[in-house]
Amino acid sequence: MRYLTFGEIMLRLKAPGVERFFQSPVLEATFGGGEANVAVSLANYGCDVSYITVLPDNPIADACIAELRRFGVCTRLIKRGPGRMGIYFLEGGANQLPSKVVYDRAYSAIAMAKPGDINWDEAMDGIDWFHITGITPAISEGAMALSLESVKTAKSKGITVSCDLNFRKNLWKYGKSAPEVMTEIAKYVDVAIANEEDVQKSLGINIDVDVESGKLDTDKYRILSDEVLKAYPNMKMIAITLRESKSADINGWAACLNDREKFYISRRYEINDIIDRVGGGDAFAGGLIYGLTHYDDKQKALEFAVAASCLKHSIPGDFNRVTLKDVENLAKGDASGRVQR
Ligand SMILES: O=C(O)C(=O)C[C@H](O)[C@H](O)CO
Repeated sequence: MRYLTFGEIMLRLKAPGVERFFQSPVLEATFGGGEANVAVSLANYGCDVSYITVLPDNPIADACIAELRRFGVCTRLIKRGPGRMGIYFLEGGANQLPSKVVYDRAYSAIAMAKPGDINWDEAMDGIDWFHITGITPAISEGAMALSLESVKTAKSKGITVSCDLNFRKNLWKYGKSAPEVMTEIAKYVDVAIANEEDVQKSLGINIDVDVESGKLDTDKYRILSDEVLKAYPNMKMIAITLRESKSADINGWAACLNDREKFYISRRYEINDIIDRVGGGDAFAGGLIYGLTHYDDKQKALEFAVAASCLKHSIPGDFNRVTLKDVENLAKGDASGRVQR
């Protein structure tokens, strides 16, 4: 089984710990991006995964590619092109203080790319599973057109397409709205991944989901996922992550999966001391893709995804630095967090 993910990877500059920007004159430099994060998760589980993007030809981008390779992600398809490397600045937040992301990614190499710049036939040769997100089509007209081209090509080749809808309200500045584009992309998606806000803001499907209520209302998520599947007859399934919180402090973390035949709901984790929430959704997507391609049992796949994502909340950085065993142990029920000797 061979996987390919496509999107933008950025330099991530984070204020240390829970400090505000420039509280101390330091920013921690790592790399991250939704689709690269998924590729790293899959590589950590031992999968054969490639990541494709466009990066400038400079030493910072070289370091980024080397970092992906360190995890075992195949970077052979990454193109170098005009433009810069995108940056995102991050304040961690804590308790009621939300984490804050500032994007500085205009004119990045991938934002400057246009349809035809990536040879999808070559990139998708031998690929079984293709993953994108709603972030790439939000960054520029060209990246949107490339995203559409990618899912159409994948579909025509019989490759399974997953898409994390990932609505980012501070992107979508080039003249198209999220629903205008994402409702088109969704027609080519086999496995959709979302939270309730993504479904509402990217697909324009609104039902009365009370996210502020402080408890998981599974019937509402069943209805919401049914509505999406009704609107997209080609979609095989949708997974929705359920974050139960009134503040930046998560109380409960779970997910559901609707495959048209059955509605699955995962166990619920309490995560009260969040080390880094960025990449939690990508860890879920990576776990779900792994689970769906390695287990016959969709409940098991969902439990694996939620366990992977739960662990990510305790790991600094975008990447989910876990092993297959770490996730399997938690998914099997070892949530004690005790010292392992
Ligand atoms: O928000 C984005 O565009 C990013 O890719 C930054 C983070 O890596 C991403 O939000 C994690 O899902």
